[in-house]
Amino acid sequence: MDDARVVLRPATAEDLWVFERQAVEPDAAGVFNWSGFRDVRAARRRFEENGLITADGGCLVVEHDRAVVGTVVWNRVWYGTAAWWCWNVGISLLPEYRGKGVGTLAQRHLVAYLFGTGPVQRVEAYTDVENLAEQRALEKAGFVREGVLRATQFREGRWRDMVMYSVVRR
Ligand SMILES: CC(=O)SCCNC(=O)CCNC(=O)[C@H](O)C(C)(C)COP(=O)(O)OP(=O)(O)OC[C@H]1O[C@@H](n2cnc3c(N)ncnc32)[C@H](O)[C@@H]1OP(=O)(O)O
Repeated sequence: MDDARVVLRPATAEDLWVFERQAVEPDAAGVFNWSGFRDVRAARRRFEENGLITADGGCLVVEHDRAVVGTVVWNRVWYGTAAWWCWNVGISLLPEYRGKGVGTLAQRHLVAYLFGTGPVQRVEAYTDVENLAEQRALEKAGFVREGVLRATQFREGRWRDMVMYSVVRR
Protein backbone atom coordinates (compact mmCIF):
# COMPACT_ATOMS: atom_id res chain seq x y z
CA MET A 1 0.00 0.00 0.00
CA ASP A 2 1.16 3.57 -0.72
CA ASP A 3 2.43 5.06 2.58
CA ALA A 4 0.52 8.29 1.95
CA ARG A 5 -2.86 6.54 2.11
CA VAL A 6 -2.46 6.22 5.88
CA VAL A 7 -2.25 9.47 7.84
CA LEU A 8 -1.98 10.20 11.57
CA ARG A 9 -3.44 13.46 12.82
CA PRO A 10 -4.67 15.03 16.07
CA ALA A 11 -8.28 14.33 16.97
CA THR A 12 -11.00 16.93 16.49
CA ALA A 13 -14.32 17.08 18.31
CA GLU A 14 -15.89 15.30 15.31
CA ASP A 15 -13.60 12.27 15.84
CA LEU A 16 -14.57 11.53 19.43
CA TRP A 17 -17.06 8.87 18.32
CA VAL A 18 -14.15 6.50 17.57
CA PHE A 19 -12.77 6.77 21.12
CA GLU A 20 -16.29 6.40 22.50
CA ARG A 21 -16.84 3.21 20.49
CA GLN A 22 -13.55 1.79 21.75
CA ALA A 23 -14.66 2.48 25.35
CA VAL A 24 -17.90 0.50 25.19
CA GLU A 25 -17.75 -1.88 22.19
CA PRO A 26 -15.49 -4.92 22.62
CA ASP A 27 -15.31 -5.43 18.84
CA ALA A 28 -14.27 -1.84 18.23
CA ALA A 29 -11.46 -2.05 20.79
CA GLY A 30 -10.42 -5.53 19.68
CA VAL A 31 -10.42 -8.65 21.83
CA PHE A 32 -6.79 -8.15 22.89
CA ASN A 33 -7.41 -4.55 23.98
CA TRP A 34 -10.64 -5.22 25.84
CA SER A 35 -10.41 -4.85 29.63
CA GLY A 36 -14.08 -4.13 30.31
CA PHE A 37 -16.33 -1.13 29.81
CA ARG A 38 -14.74 2.26 30.35
CA ASP A 39 -16.24 5.70 30.95
CA VAL A 40 -17.60 6.67 27.54
CA ARG A 41 -17.32 10.37 28.45
CA ALA A 42 -13.65 10.22 29.42
CA ALA A 43 -12.30 10.92 25.91
CA ARG A 44 -14.45 14.05 25.55
CA ARG A 45 -13.30 15.34 28.97
CA ARG A 46 -9.65 14.72 28.10
CA PHE A 47 -10.17 16.27 24.68
CA GLU A 48 -11.60 19.45 26.25
CA GLU A 49 -8.67 19.56 28.66
CA ASN A 50 -5.71 18.92 26.35
CA GLY A 51 -6.80 17.78 22.87
CA LEU A 52 -5.66 14.24 23.83
CA ILE A 53 -1.97 15.24 23.70
CA THR A 54 0.27 15.94 26.71
CA ALA A 55 4.02 16.00 27.37
CA ASP A 56 3.82 12.40 28.59
CA GLY A 57 1.81 10.89 25.77
CA GLY A 58 -1.08 11.26 23.42
CA CYS A 59 -3.60 9.83 20.99
CA LEU A 60 -3.86 10.46 17.26
CA VAL A 61 -6.55 9.46 14.82
CA VAL A 62 -5.62 7.04 12.01
CA GLU A 63 -7.03 7.92 8.59
CA HIS A 64 -7.07 5.60 5.60
CA ASP A 65 -8.02 7.28 2.32
CA ARG A 66 -9.41 10.16 4.45
CA ALA A 67 -11.73 7.91 6.50
CA VAL A 68 -11.22 7.64 10.26
CA VAL A 69 -10.33 3.99 10.84
CA GLY A 70 -8.81 3.87 14.35
CA THR A 71 -6.41 5.40 16.83
CA VAL A 72 -2.80 5.22 17.95
CA VAL A 73 -1.50 6.07 21.39
CA TRP A 74 1.90 6.69 22.98
CA ASN A 75 2.81 6.93 26.65
CA ARG A 76 6.04 7.75 28.42
CA VAL A 77 7.39 4.85 30.51
CA TRP A 78 10.38 4.95 32.83
CA TYR A 79 13.06 2.35 33.55
CA GLY A 80 14.63 3.21 36.90
CA THR A 81 15.24 6.97 36.90
CA ALA A 82 13.49 10.05 35.53
CA ALA A 83 16.13 10.30 32.77
CA TRP A 84 15.63 6.74 31.53
CA TRP A 85 12.39 6.87 29.65
CA CYS A 86 10.98 5.72 26.32
CA TRP A 87 7.67 5.75 24.49
CA ASN A 88 5.29 2.80 24.74
CA VAL A 89 2.84 2.72 21.82
CA GLY A 90 -0.46 1.07 20.99
CA ILE A 91 -3.01 0.90 18.21
CA SER A 92 -6.64 0.00 17.68
CA LEU A 93 -8.29 -0.19 14.26
CA LEU A 94 -12.02 -0.61 13.73
CA PRO A 95 -12.85 -4.19 12.68
CA GLU A 96 -13.76 -3.37 9.08
CA TYR A 97 -10.34 -1.81 8.43
CA ARG A 98 -8.13 -4.60 9.80
CA GLY A 99 -6.01 -6.86 7.62
CA LYS A 100 -5.45 -4.29 4.85
CA GLY A 101 -1.95 -3.13 5.82
CA VAL A 102 -3.16 -0.04 7.70
CA GLY A 103 -1.83 -1.19 11.09
CA THR A 104 1.66 -1.73 9.71
CA LEU A 105 1.80 1.71 8.10
CA ALA A 106 0.20 3.53 11.04
CA GLN A 107 2.75 2.09 13.47
CA ARG A 108 5.60 2.88 11.07
CA HIS A 109 4.33 6.47 10.81
CA LEU A 110 3.99 6.73 14.60
CA VAL A 111 7.59 5.62 15.15
CA ALA A 112 8.81 8.15 12.55
CA TYR A 113 6.76 10.87 14.22
CA LEU A 114 8.10 10.09 17.70
CA PHE A 115 11.73 9.82 16.56
CA GLY A 116 11.31 12.99 14.51
CA THR A 117 9.84 15.16 17.23
CA GLY A 118 12.03 14.33 20.22
CA PRO A 119 15.34 12.74 21.26
CA VAL A 120 13.81 9.47 22.42
CA GLN A 121 16.09 6.46 21.92
CA ARG A 122 13.56 3.63 22.15
CA VAL A 123 9.94 3.08 21.10
CA GLU A 124 8.41 -0.09 22.53
CA ALA A 125 5.16 -1.99 22.22
CA TYR A 126 3.86 -5.11 23.89
CA THR A 127 1.05 -7.35 22.81
CA ASP A 128 -0.64 -10.58 23.85
CA VAL A 129 1.30 -13.71 22.83
CA GLU A 130 -1.86 -14.77 20.98
CA ASN A 131 -2.18 -11.48 19.04
CA LEU A 132 -0.44 -12.76 15.93
CA ALA A 133 -1.78 -9.97 13.68
CA GLU A 134 -0.22 -7.29 15.88
CA GLN A 135 3.05 -9.21 16.22
CA ARG A 136 3.28 -9.48 12.45
CA ALA A 137 2.28 -5.82 11.95
CA LEU A 138 4.91 -4.68 14.46
CA GLU A 139 7.60 -6.73 12.73
CA LYS A 140 6.58 -5.33 9.34
CA ALA A 141 6.74 -1.84 10.85
CA GLY A 142 10.36 -2.41 11.92
CA PHE A 143 9.99 -3.55 15.53
CA VAL A 144 12.22 -6.32 16.89
CA ARG A 145 10.87 -9.01 19.20
CA GLU A 146 12.65 -8.90 22.59
CA GLY A 147 10.99 -11.50 24.77
CA VAL A 148 7.98 -12.61 26.79
CA LEU A 149 6.60 -10.81 29.85
CA ARG A 150 4.82 -13.47 31.85
CA ALA A 151 1.38 -12.95 33.43
CA THR A 152 1.21 -9.20 32.78
CA GLN A 153 -2.37 -8.62 31.54
CA PHE A 154 -5.66 -9.97 32.83
CA ARG A 155 -8.17 -10.83 30.11
CA GLU A 156 -11.12 -13.22 29.86
CA GLY A 157 -10.66 -14.58 33.35
CA ARG A 158 -6.94 -15.23 33.48
CA TRP A 159 -3.51 -13.62 33.37
CA ARG A 160 -1.91 -13.49 29.94
CA ASP A 161 1.68 -13.41 28.72
CA MET A 162 2.78 -10.51 26.51
CA VAL A 163 5.53 -10.19 23.91
CA MET A 164 7.72 -7.07 24.09
CA TYR A 165 8.90 -5.40 20.88
CA SER A 166 10.99 -2.29 20.28
CA VAL A 167 12.58 -0.03 17.71
CA VAL A 168 15.82 1.68 18.75
CA ARG A 169 17.05 4.89 17.14
CA ARG A 170 19.98 4.33 14.76
C1 LIG B 1 0.83 -2.74 20.92
C2 LIG B 1 -0.67 -2.91 20.82
O1 LIG B 1 -1.35 -1.96 20.52
S1 LIG B 1 -1.37 -4.44 21.13
C3 LIG B 1 -3.05 -4.28 20.56
C4 LIG B 1 -3.15 -4.21 19.07
N1 LIG B 1 -4.50 -3.86 18.67
C5 LIG B 1 -5.48 -4.77 18.53
O2 LIG B 1 -5.33 -5.97 18.73
C6 LIG B 1 -6.83 -4.18 18.15
C7 LIG B 1 -7.50 -4.93 17.02
N2 LIG B 1 -6.65 -5.16 15.88
C8 LIG B 1 -6.15 -4.14 15.13
O3 LIG B 1 -6.35 -2.97 15.40
C9 LIG B 1 -5.29 -4.50 13.93
O4 LIG B 1 -5.69 -5.75 13.42
C10 LIG B 1 -3.76 -4.56 14.27
C11 LIG B 1 -3.31 -3.17 14.69
C12 LIG B 1 -3.48 -5.56 15.36
C13 LIG B 1 -2.97 -4.96 13.02
O5 LIG B 1 -3.23 -4.04 12.00
P1 LIG B 1 -3.76 -4.59 10.59
O6 LIG B 1 -3.95 -3.43 9.70
O7 LIG B 1 -4.94 -5.46 10.83
O8 LIG B 1 -2.52 -5.45 10.17
P2 LIG B 1 -1.77 -5.48 8.75
O9 LIG B 1 -2.80 -5.71 7.69
O10 LIG B 1 -0.92 -4.26 8.61
O11 LIG B 1 -0.81 -6.74 8.93
C14 LIG B 1 -1.24 -7.84 9.63
C15 LIG B 1 -0.31 -9.00 9.34
O12 LIG B 1 -0.66 -10.01 10.26
C16 LIG B 1 -1.10 -11.14 9.53
N3 LIG B 1 -2.17 -11.71 10.30
C17 LIG B 1 -3.41 -11.26 10.47
N4 LIG B 1 -4.10 -12.09 11.27
C18 LIG B 1 -3.26 -13.08 11.60
C19 LIG B 1 -3.36 -14.25 12.39
N5 LIG B 1 -4.49 -14.55 13.04
N6 LIG B 1 -2.29 -15.07 12.48
C20 LIG B 1 -1.13 -14.76 11.85
N7 LIG B 1 -0.96 -13.65 11.11
C21 LIG B 1 -2.03 -12.83 10.99
C22 LIG B 1 -1.54 -10.63 8.19
O13 LIG B 1 -1.53 -11.66 7.22
C23 LIG B 1 -0.50 -9.56 7.94
O14 LIG B 1 0.75 -10.12 7.57
P3 LIG B 1 1.20 -10.24 6.01
O15 LIG B 1 1.12 -8.89 5.42
O16 LIG B 1 2.58 -10.79 6.08
O17 LIG B 1 0.22 -11.19 5.37
